[in-house]
Amino acid sequence: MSNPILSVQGLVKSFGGLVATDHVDLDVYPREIHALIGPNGAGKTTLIAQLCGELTHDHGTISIDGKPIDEVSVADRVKLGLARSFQVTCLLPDYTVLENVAIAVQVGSGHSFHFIKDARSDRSLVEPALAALERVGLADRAGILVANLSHGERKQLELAVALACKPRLLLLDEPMAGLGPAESAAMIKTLDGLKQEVGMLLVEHDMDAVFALADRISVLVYGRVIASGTPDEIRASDEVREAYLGASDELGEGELAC
Ligand SMILES: Nc1ncnc2c1ncn2[C@@H]1O[C@H](COP(=O)(O)OP(=O)(O)OP(=O)(O)O)[C@@H](O)[C@H]1O
Repeated sequence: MSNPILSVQGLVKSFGGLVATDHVDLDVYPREIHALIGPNGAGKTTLIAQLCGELTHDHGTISIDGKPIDEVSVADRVKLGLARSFQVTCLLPDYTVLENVAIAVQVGSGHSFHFIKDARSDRSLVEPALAALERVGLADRAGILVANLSHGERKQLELAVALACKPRLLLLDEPMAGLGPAESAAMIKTLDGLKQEVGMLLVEHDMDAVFALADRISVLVYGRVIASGTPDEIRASDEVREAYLGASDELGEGELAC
């Protein structure tokens, strides 16, 4: 097996007396979707924010390709290949779908955000932007203003914006949130197709999506990883059932809803 892209060891973050992430160990390998699940308030978003560098941690180490990045800025983490699904840039509603991704390509390649005009006409920006839109199935909406997109299309665009920075690891915070069944199915297909080129840490409440996509699942409860394993191992785990589900029935995917 290759080395992990992302490795987290002993990560601790407290807010006053509340330990939001409690000695978390986690890794993500190339061509892997590692899902992180847990009830509301378990610490999933806090963990993602620490991985991005938006929040500093109190203890522990985050490494990319085996090199610690604890002191590395948010922008430099992006340059190392880390991208968050909605964090790279907020969507600009008065710009087209293509312009939004072209601007993300521009920012990701280290150019100033002040020259937005260039992003619309520069082929070196437009071509990778169109390629990112193709990968999320949104190329036929390239000329539409973001304000006119459906919620599902915006989620696809957020993914294209993240892909525009050519990440090696995507941090996905609830990509299925608010999607209808058809949109969820499209997003699952898109993420599954991307797996060969980018590793993913997937935080998601939609258990159908988690079990359809994940190679490994870690379960976070009160900031602690209480179990980590294949979907079958997690489904069969008594500890997960008791601590996370609070139910004694056989574990089905629908029953894992948070
Ligand atoms: N900035 C903050 N200051 C104080 N407490 C915080 C802060 N951010 C998060 N918390 C607390 O940390 C805990 C973990 O929150 P977090 O949002 O990471 O959970 P989560 O697993 O992402 O939940 P959800 O599934 O509802 O999004 C919660 O108890 C939350 O109230």
